Amino acid sequence: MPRADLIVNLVKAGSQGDQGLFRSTVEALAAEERAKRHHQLADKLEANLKLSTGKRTPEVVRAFDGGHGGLLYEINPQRTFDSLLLEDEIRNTLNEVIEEQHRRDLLRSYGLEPRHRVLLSGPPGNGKTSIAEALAAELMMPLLVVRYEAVIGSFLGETSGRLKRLFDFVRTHECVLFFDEFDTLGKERGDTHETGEIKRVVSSLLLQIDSLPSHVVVVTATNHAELLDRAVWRRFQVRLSVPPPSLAQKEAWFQRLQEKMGLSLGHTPKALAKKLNVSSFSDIEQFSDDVSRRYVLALPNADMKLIVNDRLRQWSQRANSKVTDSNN
Ligand SMILES: Nc1ncnc2c1ncn2[C@@H]1O[C@H](COP(=O)(O)OP(=O)(O)OP(=O)(O)O)[C@@H](O)[C@H]1O
Repeated sequence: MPRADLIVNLVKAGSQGDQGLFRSTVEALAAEERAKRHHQLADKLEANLKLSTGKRTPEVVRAFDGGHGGLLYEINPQRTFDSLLLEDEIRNTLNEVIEEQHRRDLLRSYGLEPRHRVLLSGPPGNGKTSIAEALAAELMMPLLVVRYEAVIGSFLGETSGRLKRLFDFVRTHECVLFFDEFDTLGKERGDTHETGEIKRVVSSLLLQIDSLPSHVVVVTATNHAELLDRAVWRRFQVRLSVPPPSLAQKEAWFQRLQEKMGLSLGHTPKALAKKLNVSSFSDIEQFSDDVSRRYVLALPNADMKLIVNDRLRQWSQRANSKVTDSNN
C-alpha cells in the first residue's frame, strides 16, 4: 500500500478508535521499513504495537441528547473480566449476576427476577469503573454513564425533572447504567437552604432506581462508602468492596506484563511486587507504562533492569514525599 494511504489509515484508526485498522497499519509500516533495511525503526514500531495491544481505550460512542438533554453518554465497553485482576469472591459474584441476566427468562418462569443493582465501594484507582465496563462487555450491553454536571446543573430545583427524563429514557434500553462517585449526589452544597431539596433529589433518585426493570443493570461506585446511609445500601442487592491490589495481585500483574512484553523485567515478578511501593492498580499501571515508554525510547540498547531500578527509585521518592506531605 502506498505510504500516504498508510498514514491516512493511521489517522482514521486513531479518530475512530479502530484497533484492528491500527494494528494492521502499523504492521504494514513496520514491514515496509524492514524491507528498506530500517530495522531499528521497524523494531520500535513493533515494540510500540505490542505495548498498545490490550490497552484500555474506552470509546465514547455518543452523548445522548434526544429525550433527555445529554444527561448520559455511552461507552462502547472493551474491558473484559479476564483483563482485570479480581478477587475470587468479586469475580464469582459478578459471574452469578451475569448468569442471572443471561437466563432471566428461566428465572421469570419461576416468578423470579435477576439481580440488577450493584454497589461498588473502595479507594480510587482499583477497578470500580473497569468492573462496570467489563460487566457491560460480558452482558453485551452498552455502558451508559450518568453525567452529574448535566443532571444536577446550576438549578437544583430542576434536578428531579431531569432525573425523571433520564430514567424514562433508560428503562426502555437493555444497558448497564453507571453512576460514578455516587456519594456526590447526596453531598452538602454549602448553601444550607438547599439541604431539603438535596434530600428530595436523593430520595427521588433512589425511588427511580428501585423502579427500574431488571434489564437495566445499575452499577454505582463510591470512594466514600461511609457517606452513604443505610437506606442507600439497602437498595443494592449486590454490594462489593473493591480493595487495593494484594501482593499476589501485584505479582500477577508483573507476570502478565513480562509475558506481554516478551522479556524479563530484570527482577522476578514477586521481587518487583515487593519493591514497588504503590497503593492502587492505577499506580501500578502508571509505573508499568512509565517503564515501557522508557524501554521503547531506549531501543535498541535498552537495559530493562536499569530502567526498572531507576523508576523504582522515582516511585519510592514519590511515595515518601506523599507521606511527608500528609504528616505536615
Ligand atoms: N483489578 C484490576 N486489574 C487490572 N487493572 C486494574 C484493576 N483495577 C484498576 N485497574 C487499572 O487501573 C485504572 C483505574 O481503574 P478504574 O478507573 O477502574 O478505577 P476506579 O476504582 O473506578 O477509580 P476512581 O474511583 O478514581 O474512578 C484502569 O485504567 C485499569 O486499567
